[in-house]
Amino acid sequence: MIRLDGVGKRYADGTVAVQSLDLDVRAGELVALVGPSGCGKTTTLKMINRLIEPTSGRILLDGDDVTHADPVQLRRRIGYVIQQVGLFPHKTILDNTATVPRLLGVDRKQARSRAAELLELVGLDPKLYGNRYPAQLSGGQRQRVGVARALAADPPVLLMDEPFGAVDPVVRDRLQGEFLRLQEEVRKTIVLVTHDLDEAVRMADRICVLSQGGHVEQYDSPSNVLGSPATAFVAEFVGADRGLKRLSVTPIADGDLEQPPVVRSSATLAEAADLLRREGAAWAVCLDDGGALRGWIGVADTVRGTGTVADSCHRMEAWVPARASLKQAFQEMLQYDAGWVAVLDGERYVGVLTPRTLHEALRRSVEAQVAGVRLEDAAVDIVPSA
Ligand SMILES: Nc1ncnc2c1ncn2[C@@H]1O[C@H](COP(=O)(O)OP(=O)(O)OP(=O)(O)O)[C@@H](O)[C@H]1O
Repeated sequence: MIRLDGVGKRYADGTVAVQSLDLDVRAGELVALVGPSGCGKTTTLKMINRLIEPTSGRILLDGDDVTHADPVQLRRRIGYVIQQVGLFPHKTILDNTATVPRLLGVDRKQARSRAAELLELVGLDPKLYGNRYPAQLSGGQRQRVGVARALAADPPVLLMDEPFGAVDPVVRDRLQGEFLRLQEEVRKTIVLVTHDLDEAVRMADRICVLSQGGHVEQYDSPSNVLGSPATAFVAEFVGADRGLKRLSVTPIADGDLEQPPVVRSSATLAEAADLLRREGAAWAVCLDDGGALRGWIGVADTVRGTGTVADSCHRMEAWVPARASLKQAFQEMLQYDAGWVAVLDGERYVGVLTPRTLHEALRRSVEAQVAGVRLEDAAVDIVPSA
């Protein structure tokens, strides 16, 4: 979709920001450019939409050589999201979002109705926020308007320069999550520049690690960049805590799940007590007849009365979808101070993760990388629980 072919930039003062960069970004892929300050990330990004003119090489967009195309035309095919969102302060949020379609000749009514749709898509109720001015929004909300505005012309390509850099870590985390969900829907081809390796690991399909002069040190999946750094430079750049970072790229595997006893919410408390005694367990998972999670019930709850499990079970706050990463599971566990996290496939309950199984899963993931085997085939010694 995007191809940089020996692209270079020498600034007027002689600084060679990017020597000669080859880079392929596939359609629908999210690629993160990371590297130390001054390595040429922003220059590279801006050469793609020709905000900076390359001094050598070729840029291809969907097979077209756009190195010398009209930059204004080119930018209509490429959305651009920057850290300082750059909204017009005197225009409402709706009009800000409708700006590009208006420039493209869409009539005002249609452009505004499209803008409202987009605001909805990025999680801002247009009725509530559409008529406000940028100064009346929080930093995170402005950032979402920036994303909506970049999507307004429905460009196949999005360039994002530190898009979530200006907001605090909690908001950033939420925006990243929302953006990923949005990307599943819109499937744009995205190049993201970030200082934040965690952000790159979480968001990107592939990470391109650059060193001075836009030299590619490694261009690979987040998991490989963390697990098998291609060069000493990458190893140093990703740092010693890469074991921890791996958490966010390691999916939950079926083999990681524990299967505590399960009771139906329609069962009586006596039946639940019986089951817990038979299994020698302290608690059981409660499911409704369709297999959806209702909560959990402990031994103490079962001796308290004569009702059904449904009346006495506790809500289970900590849960993650089956496609979540180990990091999300850990976060959930910490947030709710829970000893276990339920794993759900859609509505269906599939098992639980405990601190012990999470630890094993992480070790298995590290071993698999070291031994170069598939995750399921990695052998680890497992310390029995106390
Ligand atoms: N207009 C310019 N004129 C001269 N040199 C420039 C210009 N813009 C950038 N540079 C230089 O080009 C190199 C690459 O800059 P660039 O902004 O692409 O780096 P970066 O990796 O995005 O850095 P950062 O992470 O700090 O934002 C730097 O050495 C920078 O000083």
